Amino acid sequence: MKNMKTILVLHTGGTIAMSEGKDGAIIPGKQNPLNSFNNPFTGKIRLDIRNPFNLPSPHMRPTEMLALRNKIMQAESEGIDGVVITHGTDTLKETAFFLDLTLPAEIPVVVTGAMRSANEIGSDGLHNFQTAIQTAASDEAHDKGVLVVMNDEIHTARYVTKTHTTNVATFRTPSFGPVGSVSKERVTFFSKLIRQTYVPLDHVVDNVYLLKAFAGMGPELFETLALQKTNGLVIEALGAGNLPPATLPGLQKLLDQHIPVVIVSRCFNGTAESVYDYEGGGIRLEKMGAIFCHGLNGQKARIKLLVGLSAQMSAKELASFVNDAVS
Ligand SMILES: NC(=O)C[C@H](N)C(=O)O
Repeated sequence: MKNMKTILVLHTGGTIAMSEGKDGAIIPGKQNPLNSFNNPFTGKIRLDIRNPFNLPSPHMRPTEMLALRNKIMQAESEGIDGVVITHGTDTLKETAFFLDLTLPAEIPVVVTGAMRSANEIGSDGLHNFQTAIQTAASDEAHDKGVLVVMNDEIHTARYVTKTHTTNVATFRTPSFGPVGSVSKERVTFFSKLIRQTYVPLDHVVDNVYLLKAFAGMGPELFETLALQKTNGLVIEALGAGNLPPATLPGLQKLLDQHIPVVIVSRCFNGTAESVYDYEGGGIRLEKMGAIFCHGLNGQKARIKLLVGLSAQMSAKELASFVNDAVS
């Protein structure tokens, strides 16, 4: 380990930056409680703390994600050793995955948050912040893509998801589990990670939508989107990636306009695959021109589609980017 490391800290808001008021409601304050964090690593880790936003994470948009990405690019060119982003947990995984896809960074980039605000009993914010700093300053975290550190576990931005509305152990990686852990003494990785390719971007497109399929779904929502300025659509399809037959005329209208339609599964575990050859089955959807996205959930697939579209990929490039499980 280098003698003294400098970690850029970007506070963006969320429960980790909020407190409980007298009536029990959780509210953002004028002062970020994280600003009173007493750096326990003084002498080893210098913190360069900035507050680019103070937003509850449902207010976070791809434009803010792009602004974070640009700040990190700038800081990396200035020789920063690692980055910690504090963020609301509701959309944390989307920001983390956006950064994972769009940063060439070899330096560690770690995203964290909290489930309990600063003055609630059992508040997890300072602890998660501290372990995120530890991870971002560790040599082992280099070149692993963007990581999410919560509740002493390290997860990849690509596969982590929020699984519980309130529990502090909410961030999980379905099917695979965490890739590492953080304790007082050390940061341990127990998986080797594949370095993903990154996509350079200078703007982000909007009107990329996400729909969840359900039993008895008809064409209406697809037809509505076909009448809008839709740039792309992700569908959380049924099971391995199948749709009710009544949706197909609506789907066809989107595909006729060359609007990319991506299929993932609404299942919590597993991956979408085109294995069924009946009306609405995955094989038929793929034949119609829908793109299967393997291993990502709906929100992540939407971020991937949005990144590919923003990078102005051709239809062919976009299909292989979205379809390729490791790009
Ligand atoms: N735990 C949290 O941070 C949830 C909060 N609503 C947010 O995402 O901003």
